[in-house]
Amino acid sequence: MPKVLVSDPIDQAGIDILSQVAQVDVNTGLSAEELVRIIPDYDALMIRSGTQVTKEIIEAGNSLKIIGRAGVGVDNVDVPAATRKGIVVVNSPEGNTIAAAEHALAMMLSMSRHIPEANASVKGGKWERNRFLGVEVYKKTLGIVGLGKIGSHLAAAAKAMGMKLLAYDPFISTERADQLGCRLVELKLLMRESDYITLHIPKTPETLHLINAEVLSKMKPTARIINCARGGIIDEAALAEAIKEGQIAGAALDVYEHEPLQADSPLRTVGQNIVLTPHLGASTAEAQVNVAIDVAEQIRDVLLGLPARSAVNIPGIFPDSIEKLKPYLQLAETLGNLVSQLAGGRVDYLNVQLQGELASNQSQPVVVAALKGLLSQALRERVNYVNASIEAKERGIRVVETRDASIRDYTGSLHLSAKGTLGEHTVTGAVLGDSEIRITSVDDFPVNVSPTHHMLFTLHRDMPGIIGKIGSQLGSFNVNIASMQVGRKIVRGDAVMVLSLDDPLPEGILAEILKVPGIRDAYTVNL
Ligand SMILES: NC(=O)C1=CN([C@@H]2O[C@H](COP(=O)(O)OP(=O)(O)OC[C@H]3O[C@@H](n4cnc5c(N)ncnc54)[C@H](O)[C@@H]3O)[C@@H](O)[C@H]2O)C=CC1
Ligand SMILES: O=C(O)CCC(=O)C(=O)O
Repeated sequence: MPKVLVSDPIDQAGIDILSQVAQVDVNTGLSAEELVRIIPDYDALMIRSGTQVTKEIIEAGNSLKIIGRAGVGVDNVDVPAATRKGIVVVNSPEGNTIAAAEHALAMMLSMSRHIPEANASVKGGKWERNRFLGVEVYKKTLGIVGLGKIGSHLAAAAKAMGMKLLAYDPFISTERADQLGCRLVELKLLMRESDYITLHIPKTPETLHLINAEVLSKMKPTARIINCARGGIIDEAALAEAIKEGQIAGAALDVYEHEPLQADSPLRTVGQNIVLTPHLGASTAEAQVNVAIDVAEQIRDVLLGLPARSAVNIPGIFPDSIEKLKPYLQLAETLGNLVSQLAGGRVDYLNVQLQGELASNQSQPVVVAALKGLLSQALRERVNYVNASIEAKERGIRVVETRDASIRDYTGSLHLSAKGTLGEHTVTGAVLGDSEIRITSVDDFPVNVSPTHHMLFTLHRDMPGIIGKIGSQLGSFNVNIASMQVGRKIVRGDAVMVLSLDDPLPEGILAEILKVPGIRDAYTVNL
């Protein structure tokens, strides 16, 4: 039974799903050293934001197949290291959207009405009605940085409260922003005109300290900023200074550059114009059930050999297209493997032409499957959908992808050509019916062959007697032929022969076949 390590608190609903297929060990609060020590025993790791999954942990995880992040941000996982090692990283892109948006809203309102200080004051025995004069959000301008899932939900809620909306998101269309009632503007203008600014972007090299002293200096002195996205997007020292100096009216933060927030962080001593929560954006009962189920189901599926629906490091397969794509993935792997054996080692390039219905954009995983097949001779089980592209790049294999929806010999077909030490070779294949895979051409000679484990391909002159001679050669080595087909373009010109064999070809037989008059080339292929 596979083993799953759960190293952060996860809702029981997720544990129950995992327990159906695996031994689940819940072990929270482990140090990095302890994780490195125990991770070799595990097939899957399930985390929230508490565990930092470093390169060292990933490299020690020799049995790891999947890392599941029960939440959105995967910045606590070294995703490139996982990809290199062929480990799928999955998250729950939507499970905590509402929770995070509502937390940002709660931060905005509690900051505006001094709720945290008023609460502390009353509990401290006081009754200070004049001390806590608040402001309304109605008719104020909210600047949303990042109009993705959380930003969009917040936009709808803020609009309903009568706020005017600005948004900055260089990857969102004006139409989408219009639909949400937001005016799409540049960051500078948003900072200048907003009464409230709320951040809903990922932490990336581009967004690190996006909100720095200079950007903060553009804000109105009455404006307030909220960060429920990721620590480090705001320069914390600059923010503390801006509030202390009265440059801005306040801030509310849920996330920090270092978590837990350091004891000596300047944010702790800013005073009453700052509201701090300990990364609670996703901490609702509902969100925790959602993300636990979402990620546990994906871990379960991957451990059962099925694809994950929200993998962040493999080309997305939309759930509704998985079934349709499956036979094409198998076709692509088979053809990739075949063309690599025909082309020989050290492949320079792989041209992948997606034809007919395969020309749609949703078929990107088919290209990865072809690469996986191409590399499987060299890397065996070490290559998978996660690392195939990286492995190809590191080997200097150029991948050229073309799409031609007008080629409709079959509903969808795939044409691969590769150049290796044995020259350039091409193969084409298609899926017949729902799932029957066929090789439909080899080096542009038409054939119609089901791939089998052991195959022999020859290039020969189309002349009487040659097929018989090959048959006798194989017979003399006690190799049984299951099926045979010849593809040719013109009578008595060049031809390709494809033989499916019941047994692998013994050593030495290829040299004998190459001696047969009229045989130009011969290749053994094991699929
Ligand atoms: N505090 C918490 O507990 C939680 C925090 N989060 C964090 O909230 C953030 C947003 O999450 P979602 O809305 O689900 O993500 P999303 O991927 O749906 O949206 C992110 C948006 O940011 C935009 N964006 C990317 N780079 C940008 C840039 N340089 N400038 C402006 N916009 C940029 C993207 O175009 C996208 O529209 C993430 O960082 C996530 O980790 C999410 C859930 C809970
Ligand atoms: O797991 C958590 O509580 C944090 C959630 C979060 O930050 C995220 O989903 O990006």
